Amino acid sequence: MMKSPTTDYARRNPSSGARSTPDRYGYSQSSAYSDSSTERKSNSGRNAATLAVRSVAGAFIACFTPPETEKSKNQLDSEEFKSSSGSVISNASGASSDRKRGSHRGIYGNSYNSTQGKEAGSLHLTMEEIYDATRNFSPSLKIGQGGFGTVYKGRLRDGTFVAIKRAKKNVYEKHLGVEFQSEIQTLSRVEHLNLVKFYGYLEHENERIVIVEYVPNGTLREHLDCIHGNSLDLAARLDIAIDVAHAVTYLHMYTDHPIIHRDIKSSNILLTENFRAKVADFGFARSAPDSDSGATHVSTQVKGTAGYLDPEYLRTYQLTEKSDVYSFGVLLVELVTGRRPIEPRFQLSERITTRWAMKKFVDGEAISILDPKLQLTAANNLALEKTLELALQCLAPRRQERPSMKRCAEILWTIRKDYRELAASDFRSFSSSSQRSASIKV
Ligand SMILES: Nc1ncnc2c1ncn2[C@@H]1O[C@H](COP(=O)(O)OP(=O)(O)OP(=O)(O)O)[C@@H](O)[C@H]1O
Repeated sequence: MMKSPTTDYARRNPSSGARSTPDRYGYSQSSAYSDSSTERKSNSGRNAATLAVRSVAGAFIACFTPPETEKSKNQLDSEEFKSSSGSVISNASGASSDRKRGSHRGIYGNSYNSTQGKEAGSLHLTMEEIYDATRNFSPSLKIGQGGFGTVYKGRLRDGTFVAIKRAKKNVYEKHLGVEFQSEIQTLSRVEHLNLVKFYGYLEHENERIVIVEYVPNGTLREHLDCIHGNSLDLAARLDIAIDVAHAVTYLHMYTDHPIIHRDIKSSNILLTENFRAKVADFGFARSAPDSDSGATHVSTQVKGTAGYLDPEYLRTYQLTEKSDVYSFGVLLVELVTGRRPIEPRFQLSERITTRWAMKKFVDGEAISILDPKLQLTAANNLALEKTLELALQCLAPRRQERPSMKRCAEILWTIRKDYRELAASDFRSFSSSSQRSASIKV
């Protein structure tokens, strides 16, 4: 979605998303989420458990980050990063529209959205249809407000739900027009399961409208803040991190010209009913440097969001894909700590979350920064430490030292695999100990 460039990197508090509960629009939506794994423990219990869990986790941390092998490299050239619809939209070599395989809709699909068959940019609506879909831009259908304009939930005549973004009408702000064109051009070139799908746009007199896939379950930031109820467990957080890594890898590697998102942040990650992630907001996206011509970066005015901005980009104005990797590192820290990148309410040493978290990690105290909404289990703590290790690499001050986004995805796959194995054994030992105590009681 788009935003005003005037906001640049001194941006407003990302928590301010004025998102409404889907059901209040009178449209039927289900958002069944129940998570029993978010039971919170007291701080004292936590400290006592810290040592024990660290020693369990420590045994696994030795296998931390797997080396980048040829095999793993090739694995990532697999279907995961290609178009969600089974079509290879385009790849680095420009091949396109190769419809080969079934979709992954199982985990992402929803019954109410028939736009899923629609091609990116294929929806051509009239202004009258837009008025119909939004009941004349009814305030009751407003789902958010961004720098660029207002977002409405709309229902098309065929029953499809969409998100309709209406640009602010400040004709003097020429840069809004530039943002609009930038987003349109970017959106129409991409299609991936983990990117919010673009359906179409409309320019009519002084109206500029973008129609995109409606993603029903709020933003990641809202979920980390528990605005919608229960907190996300660590398994869900790892899935989300992997979804984002897939989406950004696709932007960096599988589009005609690599695209740098430039605004990866938790409030730009929308969640489906099944808690899978879709990356939104292409208002700042830029084409990456053309590596065939030997260019290594694009020089550009700094844009993005405070707390997520690559310090090297800030210093040099030189933008590369690694700026997205840096922001992704911030996002990883946010996922495991639950904190926002900047936390003015905390004491000075804790205000910049990445600085605080990385120091704790390097000092061997990672466990103390786990989001208090997450349980202290061996699996959670293993994933915490491994994720922080990856974050540390992503946050390297020099971009050459940061991994590629593709590499981030590979590492996260391994983290998720190890996490699942350990979680299963946690569960087995928990059930056998509860059986033992049950038989003692008898
Ligand atoms: N496709 C969508 N599906 C569902 N809700 C959406 C969609 N796009 C946006 N929203 C909602 O509207 C809000 C505003 O989105 P928008 O992208 O315009 O602004 P923002 O990203 O919050 O702000 P900015 O981009 O200016 O930083 C989002 O936080 C989200 O709650």
